[in-house]
Amino acid sequence: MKALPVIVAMGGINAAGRTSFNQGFRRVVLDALGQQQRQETLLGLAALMNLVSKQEEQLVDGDGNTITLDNVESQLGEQILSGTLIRRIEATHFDVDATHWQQKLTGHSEQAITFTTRARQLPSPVPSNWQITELDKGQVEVRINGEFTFKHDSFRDNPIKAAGQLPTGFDPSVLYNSRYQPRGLQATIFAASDAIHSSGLDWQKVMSAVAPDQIGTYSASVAGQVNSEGLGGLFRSRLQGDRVSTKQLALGLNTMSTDFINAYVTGSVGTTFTTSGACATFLYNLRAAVNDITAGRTRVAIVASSECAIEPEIIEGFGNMGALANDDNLKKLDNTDEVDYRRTSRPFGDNCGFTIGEGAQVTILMDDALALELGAQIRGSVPEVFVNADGYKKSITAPGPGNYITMAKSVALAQAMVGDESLTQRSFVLAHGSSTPQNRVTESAIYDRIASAYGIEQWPIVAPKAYVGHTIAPASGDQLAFALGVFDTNIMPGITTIDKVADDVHDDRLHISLTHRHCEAQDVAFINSKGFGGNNATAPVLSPELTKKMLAKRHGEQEMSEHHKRLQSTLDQQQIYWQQAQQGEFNIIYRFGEGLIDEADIHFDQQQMRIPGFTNSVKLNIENPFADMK
Ligand SMILES: CC(=O)SCCNC(=O)CCNC(=O)[C@H](O)C(C)(C)COP(=O)(O)OP(=O)(O)OC[C@H]1O[C@@H](n2cnc3c(N)ncnc32)[C@H](O)[C@@H]1OP(=O)(O)O
Repeated sequence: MKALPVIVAMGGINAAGRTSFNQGFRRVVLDALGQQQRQETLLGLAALMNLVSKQEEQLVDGDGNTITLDNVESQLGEQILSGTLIRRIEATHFDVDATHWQQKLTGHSEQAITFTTRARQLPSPVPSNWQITELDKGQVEVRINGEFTFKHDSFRDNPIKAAGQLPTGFDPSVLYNSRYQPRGLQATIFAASDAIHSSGLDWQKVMSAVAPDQIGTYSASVAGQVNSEGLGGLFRSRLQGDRVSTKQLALGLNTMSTDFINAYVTGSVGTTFTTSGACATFLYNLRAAVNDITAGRTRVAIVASSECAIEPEIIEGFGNMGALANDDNLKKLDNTDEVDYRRTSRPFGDNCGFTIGEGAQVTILMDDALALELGAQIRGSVPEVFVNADGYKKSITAPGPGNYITMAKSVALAQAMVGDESLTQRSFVLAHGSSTPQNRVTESAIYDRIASAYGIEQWPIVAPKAYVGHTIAPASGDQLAFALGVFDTNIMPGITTIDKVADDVHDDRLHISLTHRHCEAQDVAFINSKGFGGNNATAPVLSPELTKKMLAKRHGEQEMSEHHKRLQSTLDQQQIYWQQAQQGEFNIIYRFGEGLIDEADIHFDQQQMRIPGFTNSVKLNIENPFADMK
């Protein structure tokens, strides 16, 4: 019997806010929410954005006014809305009007140029046309004749000025002792804590329920940590006259989000896994987890991805290849001199490139039996993740045919599992929807042709990148968070950043709505992702209700009702965290140097290995899987 990978929690952070309790999703569909949910969403965001603080059991704003559900919208609504989703890049990242670089200046002087400096600042070797005269106190006089080259600080008007930044005022670095850590890792720590707390499960109990090697962490970044604390600083340091620190290399690696979760959040000694597949990276890691769970190797999987790469170099790289929406092209599209920085990402509309975002997403999965045993909340299930390449390519960045295979196989599997009616009436697509002209044509063609082949008439297409931008590694995590939001609220987000669907989009059988709308309960979501190089991935995600029906078939009504009883305390714990998070108390889990394993205390024989701090042992009585060949 194959174990079913069940989603029991999801946490994270992106431009829309916190992932837990669908906060980010609700921010996006705010207009479609009822009054109470809208107010709760705004209050939670105000706390996240440090617009309110707790004073004597009350929330107050910067001026000391008490902020409650009733007045949060009138007092802070505008600030919250303008500080979330895609917007003009804020100075905390870099100055888009004066982006720093080094201008190279080559000159020739007929007369000698003379200046004094400290001897230890002289380049080595000293250029042959520099004459050096030693002065006292470590000073020297330099005399240059003829050719010289200088690199000087210079500033340029950046053609790309928008990004899906974490909410204004939210700073993961101040939530725990995050010194010298790149922003992507700080966001990972926040996201993992958010996922664990919002699960409502006692993490120690989860760890004690399985063998130490049955827990797996699967996570990655694509570019690695490119901020100055990571690879960005590592590569820039010497060129800018600075030195490389002891931390930049290690903290810069693209495996580090996985490593930080193991080392500082869960303390896991189980499977540790990192794979990257360009913009499909989250799904690649999810696939590894799903494969391990269905094979029985892993019982608890933490699947994550993070990327905080709103850096001038990354933007210039994507920008110069023509992949990002820039000011000139947006002005041309809108026939205006003013760029609307809230509407730079326009999936399936008339667009001119994507908008970069930042974020971290973490989901926790368990096998079906364990999810029931622990009274976990069943938030959906992922039976399979399909990954296919494009075959021979010309342009390495262009989309390709592999995505036909991943989408078609996902739809075929869903049809086999849930039947035609669910598939044709109650399934929807979380599109990659990058907002490039090539993407809108090619991705819509895939959906339209598959809809036609499977008799789907009006397939809802949702495109999260319209709101949070393209977060690269965690992008398909953003899509999964949206899927869970749709399952929980029965609200289908529209694409409100476009005026109309572009003429070249193939949408005969698609429903690309320009507004958010209420919908009937959905059964299946398809998370689709494609990346440079031919990295295509699609995951069918089954709804919580459908998953519970399947679990009841396998485990029986009795076990389901036992689970229901156990679930109550899980929901109570979730509520406690929700209340805390609503007030900006995130209880970040960061166990630096805590619970270290003394290797001398590891005991084992031929049957099992006992690791200090773990209830269960690692089994060593491994059977020969190739016995037939012995
Ligand atoms: C970011 C994502 O989400 S990707 C997944 C979704 N897909 C999309 O949204 C589509 C994204 N891709 C695109 O829109 C386009 O491929 C663009 C705009 C990025 C680039 O378009 P083009 O310029 O037509 O593509 P192309 O890749 O051929 O050219 C870019 C450069 O790379 C070079 N290049 C491409 N492949 C190779 C290769 N194998 N070896 C060497 N150079 C290569 C090209 O020669 C060209 O160089 P040049 O500018 O010096 O002539």
